[in-house]
Amino acid sequence: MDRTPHVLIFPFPAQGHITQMLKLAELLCLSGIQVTFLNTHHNHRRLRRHADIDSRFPASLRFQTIPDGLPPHHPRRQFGFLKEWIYSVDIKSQIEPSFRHLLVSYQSQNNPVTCIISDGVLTFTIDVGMGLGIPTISFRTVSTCCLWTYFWLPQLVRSGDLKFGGEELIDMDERVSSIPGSETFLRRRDLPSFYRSKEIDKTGMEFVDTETQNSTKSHALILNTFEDLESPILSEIRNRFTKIYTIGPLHTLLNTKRAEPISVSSNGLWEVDRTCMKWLDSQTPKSVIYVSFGSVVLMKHSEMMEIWHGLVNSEKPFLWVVRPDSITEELESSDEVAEEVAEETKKRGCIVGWAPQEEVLAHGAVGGFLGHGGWNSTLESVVAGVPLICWPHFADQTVNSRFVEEVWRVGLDMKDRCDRSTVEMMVRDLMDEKGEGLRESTARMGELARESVRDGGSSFCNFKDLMEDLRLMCQ
Ligand SMILES: O=c1ccn([C@@H]2O[C@H](COP(=O)(O)OP(=O)(O)O[C@H]3O[C@H](CO)[C@@H](O)[C@H](O)[C@H]3O)[C@@H](O)[C@H]2O)c(=O)[nH]1
Ligand SMILES: C[C@H]1CC[C@@H]2C(C(=O)O)=CO[C@@H](O)[C@@H]21
Repeated sequence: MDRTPHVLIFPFPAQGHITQMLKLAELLCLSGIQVTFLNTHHNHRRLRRHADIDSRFPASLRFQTIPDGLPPHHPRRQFGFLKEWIYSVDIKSQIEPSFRHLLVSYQSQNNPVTCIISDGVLTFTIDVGMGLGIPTISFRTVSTCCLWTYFWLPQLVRSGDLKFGGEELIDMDERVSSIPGSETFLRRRDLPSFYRSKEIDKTGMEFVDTETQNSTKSHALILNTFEDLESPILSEIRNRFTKIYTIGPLHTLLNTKRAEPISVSSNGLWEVDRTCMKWLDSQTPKSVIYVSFGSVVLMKHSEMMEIWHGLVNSEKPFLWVVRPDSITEELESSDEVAEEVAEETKKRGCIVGWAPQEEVLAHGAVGGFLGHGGWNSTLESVVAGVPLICWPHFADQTVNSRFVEEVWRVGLDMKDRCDRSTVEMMVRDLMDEKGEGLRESTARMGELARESVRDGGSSFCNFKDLMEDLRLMCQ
């Protein structure tokens, strides 16, 4: 007798990963599949508090939690947490046993997990699943263009072609010409953060290299992208995996299946301040620059002030997300920073701690997005037809920002610069006449994104194939 599909979804416990994989969980439930979403105790508590997960999902979506391996008193600031999980938590000894125990318990309850969909950087799950007869699909939450660099960079380090050291040894504008598909434009400064630092980040490189190589053992790979955006790189990477499902933009695919076009509940770990929506209503169309650097970027107080002066001098109205834990200096309170700028901001700006970003980008008053090149934000901006300025910091952001400007033509790359005159200049370039070409190409790419998730589109069809795959696993 055929079993019913029961899929366990397990994200790397950071906002940018949870965002995508919880959308996939909702999509699978809306398609009639039972899903268990596995989060850490800490992040589950935050989702319950800020993203009303107890009430807004179908009954077939259930939540489970496991410890995150950190001491109870750990502040678990997103960046700190993320770095800890890469540089100090021993996932194999601290996380794997709880994970295996959960799978075994489902088998003993006669509700076995029939497929694991785990984060593409949590590949220990592949062997655990294999040991229990459960196939694993890897979900890599970054762009394909970044993932592809991880297949080439370790060899460049081993051969000595990628040098490390001080300014005298590294030309950050030197082209990295041996990665197929990006030979003509990728520079040292555009590489993922683990590979562009002047000192060798051995732990970080080993982490992404090991996870990337291990993920090729999975039953399939899911990518939150669409064929029209990344087809040149997708055609290169396809022979590394058994099967690749490109089903993005996930938030757009989900909106086609949901009763509500854009959910008023994000999958956020912070409290959403909706007062900014009323402020946007009072602004003229396409006049506002939205500013947000995701969930892990930390900035110095001095950097924040350079951005603030640049925004004020641009004379454009701005909506700025200053996440409560995002300023590195231990000031009396992050409110102290906000007070410093509050007076001037009142005239033409609105500052919140966390915004309903999908709704903000869909608002008619928003004409540009100054961000960090995080993959969710990049896709959300493209779909909304809002051109970007990227000030990247970490992991894939540096690759994404280069593709945003050089390949996709949907924005400007502000990499390695944060002075007030550059910020003012780029905001004016994006929002004024000069930005017309970017607005047109971003609108075109947004339309291609929406076509991909409509009936008959590439992501729509790939999602159907993924559903069929999950059902065949039960026969
Ligand atoms: O005020 C805010 C700010 C952000 N968001 C949402 O939070 C998510 C942020 O995701 P993303 O833009 O990808 O940035 P990060 O949180 O930094 O994501 C991490 O994970 C991503 C996926 O792996 C990577 O691309 C990034 O580099 C990595 O930092 C997006 O869905 C936003 O819509 C809000 O809802 N409100
Ligand atoms: C765990 C962080 C280090 C690399 C991860 C990643 C990737 O998939 O390469 C992207 O964004 C980061 O949040 C992840």
